[in-house]
Amino acid sequence: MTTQADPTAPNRVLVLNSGSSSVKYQLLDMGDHGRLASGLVERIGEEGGVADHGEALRQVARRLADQGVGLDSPALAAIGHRVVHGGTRFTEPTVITDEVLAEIEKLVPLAPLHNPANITGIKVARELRPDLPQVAVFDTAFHSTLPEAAARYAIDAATADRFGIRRYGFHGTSHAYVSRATAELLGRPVAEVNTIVLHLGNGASASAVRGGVCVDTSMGLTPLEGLVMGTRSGDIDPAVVFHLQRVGGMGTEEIDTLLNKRSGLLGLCGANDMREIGRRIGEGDRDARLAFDVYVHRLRRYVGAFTAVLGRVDAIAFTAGVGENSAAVRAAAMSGLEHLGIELDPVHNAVRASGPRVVSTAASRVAVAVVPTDEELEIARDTYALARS
Ligand SMILES: Nc1ncnc2c1ncn2[C@@H]1O[C@H](COP(=O)(O)OP(=O)(O)O)[C@@H](O)[C@H]1O
Ligand SMILES: CC(=O)OP(=O)(O)O
Ligand SMILES: [Mg+2]
Repeated sequence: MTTQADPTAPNRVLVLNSGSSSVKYQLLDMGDHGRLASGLVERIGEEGGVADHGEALRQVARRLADQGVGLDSPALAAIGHRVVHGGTRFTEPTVITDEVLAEIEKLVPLAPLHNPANITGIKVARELRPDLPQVAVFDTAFHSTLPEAAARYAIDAATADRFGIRRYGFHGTSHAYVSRATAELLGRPVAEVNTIVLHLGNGASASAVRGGVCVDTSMGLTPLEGLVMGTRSGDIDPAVVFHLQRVGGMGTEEIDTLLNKRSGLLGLCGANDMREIGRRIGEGDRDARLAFDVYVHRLRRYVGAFTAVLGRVDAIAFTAGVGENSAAVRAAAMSGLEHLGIELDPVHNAVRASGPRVVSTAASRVAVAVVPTDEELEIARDTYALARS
């Protein structure tokens, strides 16, 4: 028997993505996936910005009320929260109870830049609407399918088990959404498509997805491993840390900050925005050129590695701020890979458009695509499904 959907039932979902210094929000109508409101509160804890995440969320609540879609609306069905680290416990979207919140708090040491902000978001939202289901959607969940061979680090097993040291992977909602959207773009069932997803935002990660199931990813225990990012180093020899301690006299916190906030593109050339780097390369700036080259070299390495992991690659999908907008990064990352069946079409690649699109030649064995991510929609869908079940 099928039941008719009740048109008066609450069908809106508010999605909160609390980052280390910003809160992004979207209010979605789950009937037609229409965006009723969206925005960003930035510079949290910085001079001239709002004081803290609590204040940022109260500002979000005021903005929504001003737009006539306040948090007190009976149309609101649930609030969905991006939670970056779910450890080994959370491999599915989860309704937040006191016990769940306590478990998320225990995971703070594994994601000190991200989980505390997520937790504040949850607490304030629960205060504002204690009657609503609040759902946590984890960045790590999509990667819980990693085979042990990909998930384990080759370190002393007892130590690894004792401290939860393994590769968890992040940006999972984006990798999940984009791998499905890529199959759709190619007009094929996701179960038949092998995709390398390159999520290149401020944080950046690559994943290898076989038939909709993630089999490898570039981020590890924390979102520091893997690709070169806006301010994070990505892969380094771990002995760099010991060297900085022994020879450089640096402390743990100092090195943590160095690798997470003062490295990557910013560390190499003083800018973390790919638009500025592009401009400076145009002016002949050599540091910007080097930063770009290191970024692209790492990207190509992962494309090669994940090609080996997947065996057959049907598609490479570029997504997030850099992936969706930088034709120069896409061109450099894909150049010289003809022997892997990868052939970018320079004309298609240069077109500026907003929707999903193929940018490889008709002859390319691997389809190269630009597929805009939508982490908020993915979180809203997961949240709504759980709130109604
Ligand atoms: N037109 C553009 N050309 C090149 N890079 C861009 C463009 N627009 C945005 N970006 C890059 O995207 C980055 C932000 O990506 P985004 O996915 O929004 O990041 P996050 O969600 O991690 O904050 C910026 O730092 C910038 O480097
Ligand atoms: C996990 C992670 O790196 O997230 P973001 O890109 O939002 O910093
Ligand atoms: Mg992002």
